[in-house]
Amino acid sequence: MSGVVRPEFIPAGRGLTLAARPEPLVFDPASTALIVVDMQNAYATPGGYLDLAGFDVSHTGPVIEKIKQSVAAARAAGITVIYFQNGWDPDYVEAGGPGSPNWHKSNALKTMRANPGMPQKLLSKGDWDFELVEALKPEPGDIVMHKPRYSGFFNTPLDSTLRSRGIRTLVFTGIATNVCVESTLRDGYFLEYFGVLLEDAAHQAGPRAAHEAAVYNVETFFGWVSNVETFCNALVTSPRLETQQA
Ligand SMILES: C/C(=C/NC(N)=O)C(=O)O
Repeated sequence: MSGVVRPEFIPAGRGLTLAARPEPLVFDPASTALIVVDMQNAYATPGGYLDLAGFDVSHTGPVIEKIKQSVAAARAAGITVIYFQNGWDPDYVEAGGPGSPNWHKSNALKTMRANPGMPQKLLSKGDWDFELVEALKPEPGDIVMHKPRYSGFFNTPLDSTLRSRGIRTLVFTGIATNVCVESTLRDGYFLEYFGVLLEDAAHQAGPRAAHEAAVYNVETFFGWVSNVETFCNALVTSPRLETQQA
């Protein structure tokens, strides 16, 4: 195993070690956020957008449970929890018109155009499809952010919110591993955030190979990969660096 990565911004004597691939990563709960990407009915519930667009959502249950565990552990450790909700205003102005690639590529918009008989409400603010799944409701102190495109950094207050809190490490969960999760983690990398993907708390849109490819990309190029049990254990049992150094 390669050596432990210890980001320079973590003050001496602080930090927990997270077992991860390609190497362990030191993180400090005070400068870490847990990002829950788009755990909406649209992406995780039968009858929601992905399901209606022909993507398989039949295995999202265990992922919801894993996210629930990671959120509980993060909250208990004082880690900031940020929930994203993807979508647009009911008139779809934020989605962009034919001059936007989003209008042409969004499978939600394409599904509605192809099925004029279906309620034209996919990913629409205020509708059931847009709502977070029942099992993952934010609690006081959690942050909820709307985003209009795949990346959580685009046209949102994410960067300023993180900077104002001194947060530099982002732990990612949610759907879809290969779309919004990977997009946000990648943009975070370019903005100097350390990104960690909890691989069992994320689910793909498309074939399983899409999830695996995203995990490969994160592990090899953009960040670190761990899992929920390891993350939760690190928060309660990881020896503090000061103890290790003593
Ligand atoms: C396919 C898709 C993914 N979104 C996401 N949350 O990763 C979409 O929004 O159309």
